Amino acid sequence: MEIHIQQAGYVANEPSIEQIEFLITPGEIVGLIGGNGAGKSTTIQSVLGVIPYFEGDISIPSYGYVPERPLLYEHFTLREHLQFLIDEFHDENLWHKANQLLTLFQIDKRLDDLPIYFSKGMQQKVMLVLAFLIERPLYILDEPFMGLDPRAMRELLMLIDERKQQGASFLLCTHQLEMAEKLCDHYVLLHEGRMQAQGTLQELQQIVGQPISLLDIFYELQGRL
Ligand SMILES: Nc1ncnc2c1ncn2[C@@H]1O[C@H](COP(=O)(O)OP(=O)(O)OP(=O)(O)O)[C@@H](O)[C@H]1O
Repeated sequence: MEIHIQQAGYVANEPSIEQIEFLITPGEIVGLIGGNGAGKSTTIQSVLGVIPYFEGDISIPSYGYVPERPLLYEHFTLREHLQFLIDEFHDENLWHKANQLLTLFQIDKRLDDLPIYFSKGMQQKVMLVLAFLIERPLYILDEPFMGLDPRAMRELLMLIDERKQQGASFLLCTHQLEMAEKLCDHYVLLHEGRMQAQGTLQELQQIVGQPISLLDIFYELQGRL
């Protein structure tokens, strides 16, 4: 999977991000790292093909997506959200998987309630269940740990690992660098809309010349600017 963004943004000829290029290989977790406004979400919008202004090339397979903020239908119950997706695939057997995921994230008792009235963490769980319901070659996760309790966080980490073992790839955007360091195989560091560095943890350590944590690499690179 190749990501090549020459320029992209919200208004024509006014790029918010420029010259961002990286690969996602099968079974690999790529962490998109950067401070507020660095361009992570804009990069994700570009990869998804929904950014208003874009020059470049993106080649990715079908994906599951967890947006930065939960996107829910106001008048749909949790059951209806799932049924809507299951109908798209014409496969009622997906309810078996849906029930497993609902139980995993402990929202199985809320099927007939409206998710727009759920707590923040529970809404995040709904987005995770919807994204992981279908087995995909790629998952794009924008701040997937946001609002999750420790148990749900552990379940999500196990789910990511399980799909990774099956060959799925991940593009993961997070500010939780200690978590990212345990999880990701490759990092893309953004700053002010550009790629500051990329590589494995070891490669990033070589760039800064010290065997330090991802968090310290982030501080070190910020300090150099
Ligand atoms: N909807 C929008 N319209 C116009 N400009 C935007 C929009 N969203 C983001 N931007 C601009 O694009 C740049 C990159 O923002 P982006 O949201 O990609 O950053 P981010 O790395 O995801 O930040 P954060 O960690 O705060 O979520 C910023 O300068 C921001 O002001």
